[in-house]
Amino acid sequence: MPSKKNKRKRPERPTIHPKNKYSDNPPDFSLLASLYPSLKPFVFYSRDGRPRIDWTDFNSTRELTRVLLLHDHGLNWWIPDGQLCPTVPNRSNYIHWIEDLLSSDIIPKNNNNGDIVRGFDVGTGANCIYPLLGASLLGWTFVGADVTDVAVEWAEKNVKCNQHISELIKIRKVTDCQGAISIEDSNCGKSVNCENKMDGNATVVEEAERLPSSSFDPPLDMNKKYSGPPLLLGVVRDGEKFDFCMCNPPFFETMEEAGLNPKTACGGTPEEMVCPGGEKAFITRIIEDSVVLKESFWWFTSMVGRKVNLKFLTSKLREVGVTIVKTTEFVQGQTCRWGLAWSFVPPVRKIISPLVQKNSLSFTLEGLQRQFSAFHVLQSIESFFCLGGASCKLNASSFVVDITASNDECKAILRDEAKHPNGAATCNPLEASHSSSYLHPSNNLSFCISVCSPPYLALIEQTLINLYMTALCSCQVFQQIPGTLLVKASLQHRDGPVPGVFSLIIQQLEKTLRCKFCREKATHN
Ligand SMILES: C[S@@+](CC[C@H](N)C(=O)[O-])C[C@H]1O[C@@H](n2cnc3c(N)ncnc32)[C@H](O)[C@@H]1O
Repeated sequence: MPSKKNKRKRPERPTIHPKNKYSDNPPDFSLLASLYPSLKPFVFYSRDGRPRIDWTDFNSTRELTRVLLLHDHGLNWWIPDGQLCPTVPNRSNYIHWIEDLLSSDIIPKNNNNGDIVRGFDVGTGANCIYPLLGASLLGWTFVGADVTDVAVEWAEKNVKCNQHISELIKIRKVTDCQGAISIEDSNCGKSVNCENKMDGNATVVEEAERLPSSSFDPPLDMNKKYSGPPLLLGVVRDGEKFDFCMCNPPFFETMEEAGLNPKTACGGTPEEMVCPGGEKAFITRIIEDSVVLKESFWWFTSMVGRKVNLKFLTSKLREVGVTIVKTTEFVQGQTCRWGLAWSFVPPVRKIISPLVQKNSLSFTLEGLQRQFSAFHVLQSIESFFCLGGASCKLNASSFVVDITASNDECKAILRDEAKHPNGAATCNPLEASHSSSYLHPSNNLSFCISVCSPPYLALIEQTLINLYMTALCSCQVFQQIPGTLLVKASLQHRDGPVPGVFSLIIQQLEKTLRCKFCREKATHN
């Protein structure tokens, strides 16, 4: 009988990116073991007949990674004993998240490198997993930087073993000799003796990167400041431009903190797992570097191991004035990691609500001069739209004007305010000067559609160009108290960018009517 504990259902959490190769097809250990005999010894069958992998055995997880990279990505790969062994499905999630960032319209697309995507991997490791996956899955180019000899040596080997993508990846050695920084791109040796184990394979479920017990314990930095070799600044060269950087940082401050996860054996040396100040200090340094290198990268990203650090780092990013921060969650079996991304590129502007959203608008005309009645106002509304070319139908008994205006007519209404007799031209000299500089530089029109900053006017222009459908709206006039009229406008079509244009037109109408009929300012309802 299943225990109570087993019965308890966990809330469903997304575990894998939809573009991930393994999202619909988790690795089939049994099939892989039959295809790759070297994996066979590591696959066993549980009582229910399901094939399993011993996650607590480093050799088993490494062989599985090797086989998955070979079988699913056509990559030859190996790492020496004890080096951090990546899990392929989980590492692929980070790559696909970056892919999403690059294709999103949060910030404009980067055209610096043409169609070539350039990534920078901070701490690529002996496994060189991100450049290998990014290049083979998406054709991206990479600089993979690392500080240890073993990482650089094996990253190079892993690149050289894969001729089809080797041109896309450069490994860069980071050194820091007593403060004097020197950085050299390694010229991957021509003949590399890759272990090409063409058999064996397996699956990956969870990953808690950790280190087998070790006496190494770097001194705890009480100030939590990163004091190690350079990360970006000093490594990225003058004039280099990248679409993104990525990083799976050393998460921990001490090996004790890294601890041992009894459920997995993914290896990891102290150099890979630990740094003074832990990930918080490491990523803080990347953030500081990013301020200086804001022109060199379109997106900066990093993996974060602890939620509490994610909060700290997010507020740090706000302090340094980034324009955008994005986070995501990577669920790795029982373990959660977070993705943190930021940029200094100004975001694409969106039309500001409520201007865009309202389909029904109203305003009051107060302080109406005695000689004017509701009918006069109605006639003025009609002529306001007719002068822009719109067709209008005035119903004097119900005090309604129905208006139909095409895209061009909407443009004309917004632009050709000069045609309106007694229009707002005379109301606001400040607006007049804005108008002449932004809207009609050539024909000396003397006022604008609203008091907007230039970028916002550019958006109006864009909206108008996108306005393909005919706008239908009606305006109704109600007498409130003597000397006060309520003008109500409702838009019949609710789709697309029409509401934004509609509200701009109604704003303009209000101004025109106010100038013509009122002694005092009108107020919005
Ligand atoms: C957690 S491992 C990540 C390895 C690999 N990217 C992965 O995801 O499996 C962190 C890596 O950062 C490297 N590293 C530490 N300090 C560095 C620095 N200042 N510059 C470049 N790499 C560094 C370590 O040597 C190690 O390979």
